[in-house]
Amino acid sequence: MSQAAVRQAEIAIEQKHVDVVYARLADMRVEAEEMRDRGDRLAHGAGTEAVFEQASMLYERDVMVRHANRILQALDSEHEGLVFGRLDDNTGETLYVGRLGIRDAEFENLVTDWRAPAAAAFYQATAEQPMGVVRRRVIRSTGQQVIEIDDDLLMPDAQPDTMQVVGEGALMASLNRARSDQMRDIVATIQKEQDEAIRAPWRGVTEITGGPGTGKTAVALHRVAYLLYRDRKRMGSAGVLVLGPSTAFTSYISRVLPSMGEDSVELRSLGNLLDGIEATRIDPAPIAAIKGSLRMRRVLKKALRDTPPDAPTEMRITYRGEVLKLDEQELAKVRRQVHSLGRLPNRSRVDAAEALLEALWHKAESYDGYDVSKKDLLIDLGERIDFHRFVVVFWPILTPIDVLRSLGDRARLARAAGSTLSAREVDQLAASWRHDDWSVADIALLDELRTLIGPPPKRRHRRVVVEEQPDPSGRRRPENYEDYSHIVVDESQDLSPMQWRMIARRGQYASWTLVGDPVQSTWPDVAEAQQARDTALGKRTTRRRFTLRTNYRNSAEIFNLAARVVRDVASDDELPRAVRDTGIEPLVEAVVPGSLTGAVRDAARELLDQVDGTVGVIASMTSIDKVRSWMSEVDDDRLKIVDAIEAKGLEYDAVVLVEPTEMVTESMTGPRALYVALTRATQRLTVLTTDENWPG
Ligand SMILES: Nc1ncnc2c1ncn2[C@@H]1O[C@H](COP(=O)(O)OP(=O)(O)OP(=O)(O)O)[C@@H](O)[C@H]1O
Repeated sequence: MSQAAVRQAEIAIEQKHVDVVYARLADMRVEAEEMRDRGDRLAHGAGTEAVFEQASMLYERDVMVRHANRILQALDSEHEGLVFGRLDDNTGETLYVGRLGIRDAEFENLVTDWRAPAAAAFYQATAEQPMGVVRRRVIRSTGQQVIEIDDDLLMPDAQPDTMQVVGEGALMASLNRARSDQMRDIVATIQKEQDEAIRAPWRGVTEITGGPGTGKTAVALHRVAYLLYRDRKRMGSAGVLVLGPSTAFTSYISRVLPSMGEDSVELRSLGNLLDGIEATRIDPAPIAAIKGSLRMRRVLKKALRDTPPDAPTEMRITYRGEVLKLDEQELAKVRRQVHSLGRLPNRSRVDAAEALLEALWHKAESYDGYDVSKKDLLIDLGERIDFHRFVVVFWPILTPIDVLRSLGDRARLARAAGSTLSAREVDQLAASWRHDDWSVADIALLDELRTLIGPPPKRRHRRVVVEEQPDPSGRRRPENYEDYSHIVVDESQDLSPMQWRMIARRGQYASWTLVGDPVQSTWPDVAEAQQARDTALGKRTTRRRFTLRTNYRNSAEIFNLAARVVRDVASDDELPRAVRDTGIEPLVEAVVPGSLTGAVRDAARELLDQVDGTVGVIASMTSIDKVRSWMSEVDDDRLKIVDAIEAKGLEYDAVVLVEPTEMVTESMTGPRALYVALTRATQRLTVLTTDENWPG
């Protein structure tokens, strides 16, 4: 038989099994729908039963409906192939691996869930340590149709005569496929070093480091799916939070978990961690550096002690024929006294009222011949509506947004900054807070203020309604929920100390997966961030670290160029190895400034012709608006225009990188932002520069 005929025959064998699986799935769908309907009927019936019966029926129904929904949802989730793997071992046993575990009506195993211990060999067996696996087969399908198979023969000596081995390189085939604007899952081709990080125990802190394109993000997401499968009770009830650097990034990765049947995970970017605010603006690096540093905590604390912007400067109240007056200094003294009690401002209004009454009594006491008793004065004034009206404006209930906005007033900010910030830093910050919208770095400051101010007091005499947000899993959660069981932080090398504090608040009892690459770091004060990170992780003693060393994204030709620019700041050990040669060298073109516009457009058009997937145009933050306007006449959905910071974590089939030198000069960490930008392309890269000596 020819190789092609063998391949077809093997595909037909797998198709047969896949058909059995889908037929079983159809039955399961009917069963699940019936289960859900039964659950609904049960709930209906419960309406007429005694109360205690009702409760147990409702509970039973909930469990039933939840279980049925989970099966239906897993069956409905978009995927490239439910069955994607097969193992043949040296005892003659066969095991199919897939996105779900499925048994037939007799409870015989049809497919093993990829996360189950029995499926681990699919990822971990190697020729050196075959774990009893003779042949590992990757099955690729579109819909329910098997279209390709790729085999690895791990124990040639144990190969039976009847066992065929076909195809080569499931991984390479997957890496060469065109990219869309959504990341795909990699369940079928997870590599051994990646699998070890995915299957690490949930407890403590798991760190996943590695260079660009080594699959850190993919691994972290598969780890979440794994942890939810292995320990759904612990992980699912309190919830898993996955944090990425930008909304572009969270949107890029948003399909991965649902494609594996998981949509109960909360995906947030650093700019939308606070409910109700969506920040996407990135501050220029020097301003982001100030906002992210721990010094800001001091500034914010002091700002809260200042007189609120619209607070009255004088108090006058008439009592038993005398006008009692407190001037600006006296009111300031009262304010200081209240703050010195150390309670949260939003919890201090009663203290403020008491301190004001005390100050009024001292005033009364100082008047000659004014004969009132302290007790009477405190009771009488304390009950007066005009006194209460004054307290409300003297000690307003603060919101983080109002406080930070008020620091757009330079004089106020300078008072709060004292000697903590330089005059230039005060200028820069005040100007930045006069913007209409918030920047990503502001979110950590707003969150810090939220805890420094405290929650607004609950209203008495009214039923308290806690504002709740629907959770993707259908659970209801209080606003700004803070109690996750597991937190994944992607691109963690870039977190500022203030951002570490913000995240730590949400993971006081959580276990963590931290993903990052120190070489891609664009945060200037490494020591301060490290310290903030250590504080955030606290005393968790279980720590494990996985380093991924193979770059699956870039062609070797593209990565070699990228590696050149960080040679001075990174050791060989910190750089990954790119495994895919394409024979296509990146194009570096020096152009005169006047022709840059046309050159960028031409390069983008040419690359759109050359690749099937996405093309990214990446420019410095300084030039991005200009470049966006240049590209407005190129109309193609596959074209994406991003700055060097937004490009973090994303990838495109081809990239036009505009003015590399600008990316180095505007960054506070030298060539690292440029390194990030240069490592976004999977197939083709064109660098356009007006600096003819680049890369030097
Ligand atoms: N085992 C694998 N099989 C198929 N594709 C893979 C595998 N591992 C990684 N990839 C692909 O490689 C690309 C890079 O992966 P990913 O974005 O997770 O890398 P990263 O380490 O997070 O990169 P960066 O640090 O640059 O953000 C993605 O397209 C991913 O799907």
